[in-house]
Parts: sequence; C-alpha cells; structure tokens
Amino acid sequence: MAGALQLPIIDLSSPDRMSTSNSIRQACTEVGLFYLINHGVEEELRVRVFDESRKFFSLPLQLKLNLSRKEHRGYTPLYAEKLDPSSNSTGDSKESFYIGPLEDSTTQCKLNQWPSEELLPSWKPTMETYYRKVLSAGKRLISLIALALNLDEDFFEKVGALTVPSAFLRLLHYPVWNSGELESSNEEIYGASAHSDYGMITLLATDGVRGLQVCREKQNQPRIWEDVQNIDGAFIVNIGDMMERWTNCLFRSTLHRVMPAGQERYSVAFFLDPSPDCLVECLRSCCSESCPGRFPPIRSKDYLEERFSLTYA
Ligand SMILES: O=C(O)CCC(=O)C(=O)O
Ligand SMILES: [Fe+2]
Repeated sequence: MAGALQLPIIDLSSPDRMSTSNSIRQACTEVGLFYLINHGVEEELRVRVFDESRKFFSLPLQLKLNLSRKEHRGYTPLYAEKLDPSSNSTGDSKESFYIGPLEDSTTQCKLNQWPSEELLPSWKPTMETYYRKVLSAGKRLISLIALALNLDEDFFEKVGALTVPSAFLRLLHYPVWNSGELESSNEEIYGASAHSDYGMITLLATDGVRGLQVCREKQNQPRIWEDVQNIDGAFIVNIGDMMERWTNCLFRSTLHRVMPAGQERYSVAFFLDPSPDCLVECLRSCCSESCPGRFPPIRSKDYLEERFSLTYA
C-alpha cells in the first residue's frame, strides 16, 4: 500500500514573491512536486474542459482515429504509449489527445487537429481558452522558479526558453479496470507506467479519482510509491527532466506513475517545455568543483525528439 504524501502548497498570487520562491526552492529540491493555488484558471473553465474531454473520448473509436497523432498533435489510442520502456506491460492503459502551440507565426499552429465543429461545437474554443490561461500561469510560475534559483526573474525568457515554448496540453482518459481483469491479466497493467516528464514543468489537473503516485528516491530499489492526493482547484506541478538538467539535479524531476483505480479516470496535463532552439545547459550557480556539471548542453528540440522516440518505439 502506498502512503499519502504531504506536499507544499504554493500560492501564485501571493505578493510576497521572495517567500513564495523560497517555498518553491524547498519543494523542488526535496520532492520536485507541489500544489499550485490561486493560479488564475477559473474552476468553471476547468469543469468545461473535463466535460469536453469526456465528450471526445466517448466518440466512436473510428472518429477518434481519424484524428490520430501526427507531429505530436492529436489522438493516441489505448496501449499506444509506453512511458516506461523497461516495464513488462504491453503499453499504458490510457488514451489521450495532444494540443500543441496555438499562436505561432511558423507553421506550428496549423499542425493541431480538432474534432469537427458539427460533432463538438464548443470543443476548440474551450481548449484554446484553457491552453492560454494555463500557459500564462505557467510563465508566471517559471519566473518564480528563476527567483528560487537565485536568478533574475526573466532568466528563462532571456535564454530563449519562452520565445516559442513547446507547450502541450494533453487530455487523458484511463478506462476502468475491474479487479477480475487485473487478476487474470498476465501482464503488469499501468494507467501510465513509471516516468518523469521531459520538459521544464507540468501543471496537472485531475478529476479527483486516485491513481497518481510518486517515488521520491528514484535511484533506490525497491521503489517506494506514495499516493498524491488531489486538492480541488489546485494544479499538481512537477519538475521535468530538462529543468533537472539545467539545475544539475538540484531540482528533482519526479518519477511518477498512474495505477488502475477500479474507476474511470480523467486528467489534463499541461507540459511547459523550452522553445525548440533553446540550449539547456547546467547553470553555473548549480555547478562547483565538488559538483561538476553532469549533463552536456543539449537543444530542447533534440532532447524531446530523443525521449519521444523511446516512448513511442
Ligand atoms: O494522469 C495523470 O495523473 C498523470 C499523467 C502523466 O503523468 C503524464 O501524462 O505525463
Ligand atoms: Fe507524467
């Protein structure tokens, strides 16, 4: 049985930015995970996003497959993804839908796929509004993360991380697995197998159904998994691998997974990752003679491509 984890609550609207960034530093060095409240994304909008998501995943499979994932946007069916390539499972027991950058003078914005307006008339405007609002909250959080690293608050802007951020909204649906199916299966079944996210930060909203677990000490075996409780209205924020690289492992990218809950589950993740051409290299303030940089510099786009190729191998 996994124990429940106590996590810090960060208030994005607090006027005391120094104290907030200190709390962020502590959360990111200890667990790499915290709750974010007063983030400016209204509850009413969040409810609509979950409603529209449910409507989409209830469509006949063929209609969903017509929007199959291309250029990392669109629908991925059950078992298409395996977040932990080393696990014995055939693939993760979830379906998802990705929405990429909306505003961009390059061709990127045309790459998004949308369900037809006849089928789901409010779908696209709802997702676009949510995307913009979470992106804005994420950018405000990134400036606090810069302060938490004793950097200028616009550091991540100055290094080009937010010029054309690789921000992806991902709707997730985990279907029900009843206990009989779980026992009779010869394979390990995960909603999402163990992984850390690839980018800077992830802002996750869930419908409150349990299942999300984290492992705080990813190098230790056996792994100890702890349940992450939902707090109504809060985002669960986790640090991703590129932020871990930037900070030379001072900030931890959190290993997490989703276990089958005996109940259907929906979640909505927002991955805020550096712009494709941004060079991610260990911050000088996080390196020393006794703790030299562990990672060579890498372009965000190259890092993400490598990780995706393993996940969808
Ligand atoms: O559904 C969740 O709670 C987590 C999803 C997740 O970890 C991911 O998509 O990377
Ligand atoms: Fe994740």
